[in-house]
Amino acid sequence: MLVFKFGGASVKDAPGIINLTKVVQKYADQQLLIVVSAMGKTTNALEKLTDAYVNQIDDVHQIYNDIKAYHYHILDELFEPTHQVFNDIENTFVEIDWMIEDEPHDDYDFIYDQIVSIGELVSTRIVTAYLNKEGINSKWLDVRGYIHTDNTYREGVVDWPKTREHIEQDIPAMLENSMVVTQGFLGGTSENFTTTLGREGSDYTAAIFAACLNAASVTTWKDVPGILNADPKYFTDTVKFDQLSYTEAIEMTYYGAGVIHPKTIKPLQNAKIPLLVKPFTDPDAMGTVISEIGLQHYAKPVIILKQDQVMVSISAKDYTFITEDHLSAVFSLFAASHVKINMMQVSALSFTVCFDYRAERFNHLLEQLKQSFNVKYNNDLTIITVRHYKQDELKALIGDRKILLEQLSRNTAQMVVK
Ligand SMILES: Nc1ncnc2c1ncn2[C@@H]1O[C@H](COP(=O)(O)OP(=O)(O)O)[C@@H](O)[C@H]1O
Ligand SMILES: N[C@@H](CC(=O)OP(=O)(O)O)C(=O)O
Repeated sequence: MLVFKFGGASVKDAPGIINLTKVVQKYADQQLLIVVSAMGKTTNALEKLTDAYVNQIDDVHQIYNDIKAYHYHILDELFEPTHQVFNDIENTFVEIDWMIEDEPHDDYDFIYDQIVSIGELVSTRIVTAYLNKEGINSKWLDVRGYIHTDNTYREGVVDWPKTREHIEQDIPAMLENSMVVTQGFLGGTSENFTTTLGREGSDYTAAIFAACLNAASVTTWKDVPGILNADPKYFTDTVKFDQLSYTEAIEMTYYGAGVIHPKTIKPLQNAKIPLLVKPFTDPDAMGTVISEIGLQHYAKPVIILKQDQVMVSISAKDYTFITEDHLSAVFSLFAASHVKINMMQVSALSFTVCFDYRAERFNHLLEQLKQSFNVKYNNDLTIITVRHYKQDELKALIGDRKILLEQLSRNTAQMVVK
């Protein structure tokens, strides 16, 4: 069997869903499980809605109505007004209707997951209905009964044994009779609440299903020809890799290459399942194959940008040397604030750390650090990571930007720049 993943860009409008159907039609003779993300930028819009609701600042109803209108516009283009899908979508949105009528009492991350998950619940309903309308027998699957997580809202940790058991138990029989369409990015807790797996987590969902079902391959259909040596949004003159090793792909995604979610590769590597990254606009193109076979030689360096970084410099209040006791206290505070460190450096009098800026977590961490240390910070920074680099190429890449922190190993150069 095969697992396909269609991201937001591929289902951003009615032509996108028609295109998805054409791609799927080419595989009509295969057993296929299809993972779909929220349409276009819906997750961003739902995040805005969550903020507006929790902080009671913006016009909650206006944001919500725009989200609904966007989906109904797509439905109008694809279905007759009497089609059952209109009811299904209305019923799915009702969950938000009820929630935003009440005062926000619960924890932010919990509310976030209950609201933001609607994007995938709606998109998969629409895709399933359209596939069936076009004669492709498809079943809508509620992923929350199959991908089981703990209750770390916004970053659900997958309970692999329970997930595997439920997927193995039900899905193979379903695939005998029809294609199965399910939501990326979502999970469910043992109390039946919805969790999310971390932004852009639908690739990870595809990998989980593939690993549990021992799929022949996973294909993620993207708006790029495959994996390129750099993000084409920021670099011209990129080259596509025909093949990449799991290890190289893990490194790239770890450093922040947004094309694949970082948790995706490992389960596939463990199960020796290839990951194909292909363009949804040209389904017969070769794309990139990620497997055990990698490249021996990189004609161009791999460049990865991680934006919106904050760099914090921490020193002892009595200006003494930084010791292991200080470091241990600092790391505990980072762990307690759920802040993942991207780069760090110790010098005699300070410890410098660079990480993704996320307002609530950053403010919490800063408050805690300031109780025991002197703290200075700099935000709006970028980490440039260059793998398989040549020294002269680095200079050209940095241009006249100021380097605040630099680390070079044999294969990888990393620079924090302003
Ligand atoms: N090395 C890279 N190769 C290809 N695309 C990249 C790379 N790094 C970042 N990207 C970006 O990843 C985007 C595709 O990933 P993503 O937006 O997550 O797709 P989707 O949400 O449709 O699954 C591209 O539009 C591109 O801008
Ligand atoms: N919709 C979620 C999950 C996801 O993976 O989306 P995409 O496949 O469009 O990156 C997000 O935007 O974070």
